[in-house]
Amino acid sequence: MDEQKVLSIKGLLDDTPEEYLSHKEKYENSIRKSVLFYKTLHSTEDENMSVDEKTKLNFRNIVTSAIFKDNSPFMLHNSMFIPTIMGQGTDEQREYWMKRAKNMEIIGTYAQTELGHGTFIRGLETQATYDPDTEEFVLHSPVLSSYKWWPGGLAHTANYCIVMARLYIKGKSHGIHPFMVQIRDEETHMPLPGIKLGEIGAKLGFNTVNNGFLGFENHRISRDRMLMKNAQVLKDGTFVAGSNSKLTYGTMVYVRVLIVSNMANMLAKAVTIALRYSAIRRQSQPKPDEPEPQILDYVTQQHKLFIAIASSHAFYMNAMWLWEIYYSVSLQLASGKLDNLPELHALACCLKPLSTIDATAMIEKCRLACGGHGYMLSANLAQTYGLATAAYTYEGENTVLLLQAARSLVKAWVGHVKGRPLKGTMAYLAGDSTVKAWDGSIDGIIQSFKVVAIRKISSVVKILQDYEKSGLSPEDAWNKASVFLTAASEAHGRAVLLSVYKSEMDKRAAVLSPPLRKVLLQLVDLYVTYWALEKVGDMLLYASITDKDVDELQRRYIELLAAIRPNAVGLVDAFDFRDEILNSTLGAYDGRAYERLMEEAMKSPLNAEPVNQTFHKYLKPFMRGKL
Ligand SMILES: CCCCC/C=C\C/C=C\C/C=C\C/C=C\C/C=C\CC/C=C/C(=O)SCCNC(=O)CCNC(=O)[C@H](O)C(C)(C)COP(=O)(O)OP(=O)(O)OC[C@H]1O[C@@H](n2cnc3c(N)ncnc32)[C@H](O)[C@@H]1OP(=O)(O)O
Ligand SMILES: Cc1cc2nc3c(=O)[nH]c(=O)nc-3n(C[C@H](O)[C@H](O)[C@H](O)COP(=O)(O)OP(=O)(O)OC[C@H]3O[C@@H](n4cnc5c(N)ncnc54)[C@H](O)[C@@H]3O)c2cc1C
Repeated sequence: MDEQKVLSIKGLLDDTPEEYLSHKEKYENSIRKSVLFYKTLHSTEDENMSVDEKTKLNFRNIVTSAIFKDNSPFMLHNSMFIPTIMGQGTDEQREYWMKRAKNMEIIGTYAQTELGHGTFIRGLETQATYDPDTEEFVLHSPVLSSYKWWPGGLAHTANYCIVMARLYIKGKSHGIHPFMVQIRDEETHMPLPGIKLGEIGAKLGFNTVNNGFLGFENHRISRDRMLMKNAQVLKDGTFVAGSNSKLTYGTMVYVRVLIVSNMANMLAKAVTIALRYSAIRRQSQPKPDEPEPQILDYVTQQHKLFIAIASSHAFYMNAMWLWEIYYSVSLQLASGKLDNLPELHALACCLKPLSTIDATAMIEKCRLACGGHGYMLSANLAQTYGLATAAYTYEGENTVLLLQAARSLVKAWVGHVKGRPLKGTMAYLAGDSTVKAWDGSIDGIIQSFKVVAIRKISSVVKILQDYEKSGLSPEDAWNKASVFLTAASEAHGRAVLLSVYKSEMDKRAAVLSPPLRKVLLQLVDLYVTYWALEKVGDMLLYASITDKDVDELQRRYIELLAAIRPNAVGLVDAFDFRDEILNSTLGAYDGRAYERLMEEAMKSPLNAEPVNQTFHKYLKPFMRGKL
């Protein structure tokens, strides 16, 4: 969506910094801006868009929605409510609900997590009991831990939500299914009878997303409110199971893929702020007869920041590649072909964790690289960190997802050993895992990461098998080995991230001008070399790297930093964030950081008067010994 159009919306940009608003005012201000934004947004993804258009729309929505320092209370409407209707509704349900949702006649959210369960979906306690006499479902929260807890927009914004509830028919549980539930009156916005709603309170970030709680007291909905694409309940209460119970988990896969592109965007924002500031900030005097240098000329500063540029590119390339897979698997699912779903799930379970782990760490490093001014909220680095670190947890807590990926890797490896063919992104596991001599080329290092993954997967399978041979149950063996199961998943994820980044860049390199190709391939080289040094222990253990090779890698890394330095500012300018989207005193294009810091400081309510009223009320009596 055209940023110019968004930014021209009158009243969208805050004159009072959000930091000085109350918790309640922040929410109300975010609603005001979201309504303005949506009036312009209009365009939402539709079925006949090309993959490229859908992907660009998602990315654009993320970028433009970043205009808020925090996420919007409408976020779940777009990122989960609509995708669930699309993915879980029958044609008739999609027809009806998509029109209302796309026109913003209704605002929805996705209510799955409960006070007592987030990870373990099969443990969810919200009940949907079918009553064949009235052809209704009775929604009920039997205990406090079954209250829905966390869904964005749930507290005061949404009037409908997808509720993931346990289906009971004649006393038998049929697992977790999606239900379309109206939670507030469309005219008065009052909670409907038998529905308790509220906000869960202040958080590290996401403080305008309006995360809420929802409890049901025998609330009835009609049978047609169960989204029945994947499983059905007939009028007489007959349950018709879907081809795969995990199809109800489909929205989560979609969001996990979305998160990878979101991390590319968040990291790009943070490094734009930190790198531009590093170009204008001068500090210290290493050479007595020369002026203070730009801090960007300190190699330690380049080490902190340049990898963030390369990582944003890597996440973006991996995200676009993953979107292609997502859309092709979605088309296959629509025709009942399920066999590529496990691979998509495993990929999402690797790339969502690794992109969020790296992005969160690197955004924090961008903040730290700005010294004291990075600690100012007006720099917008702390808020960016708050948004990114949330993604470590939501949409599948990272450890849990890495263990899910390990489940697929273990199955693939055991099958391979028994002679079953490997396919897709796991095909490399059949490769030679003995490295005679270190190959320091980009492709050689990427191959070494694949060898590390093969060796870690095979060795953790051996640990599992030894535990089971010693008499441990498969579950206990799995738990005992779980630290190294997640390590094996991370190694696989690293190999995917590196090889996809390189191959996607190679595809694009042919159409780039030679100077641009040179700079972008320097970033690929930096990314591969950085990670080889970060994982030098694995390289020593599995890839025959010697101390001489490490010396060579270190020198190459230093030379790459120097080679990238002249283009560093140009590389972040190329992310093309407008000042209003960066929303940062340190990252503005004009480099007037000090003036902006002072301008923002003067907006503090405390600066409205030279003497605060507490002087006369408390300080003066105190200092005069009268307290
Ligand atoms: C006005 C301005 C605004 C404008 C906005 C415009 C646009 C907005 C766009 C973007 C906004 C910007 C950024 C935001 C981007 C994203 C953020 C969106 C939302 C954030 C809010 C967060 C929401 C949530 O957190 S929703 C809740 C998420 N919860 C989870 O993810 C729970 C995680 N747990 C699980 O997934 C499962 O419990 C489990 C861990 C997978 C275990 O499941 P279980 O049933 O117990 O299975 P197992 O017994 O372990 O068996 C595993 C078995 O099943 C297969 N499997 C598992 N999952 C899947 C799956 N999803 N698909 C396919 N197969 C699956 C698995 O492979 C295994 O198979 P096997 O038996 O063969 O091995
Ligand atoms: C900002 C934010 C927004 C959110 N928005 C929504 C929303 O809109 N809708 C919604 O439904 N939910 C939402 N959530 C909830 C989110 O999906 C859950 O927090 C997430 O799924 C993790 O579940 P949990 O909180 O129960 O953590 P837990 O699963 O209790 O995790 C706690 C610890 O236990 C460990 N653990 C759990 N299970 C295992 C296991 N099997 N093996 C090993 N270790 C394990 C985890 O690794 C973690 O270290 C949101 C959460 C956040 C933070």
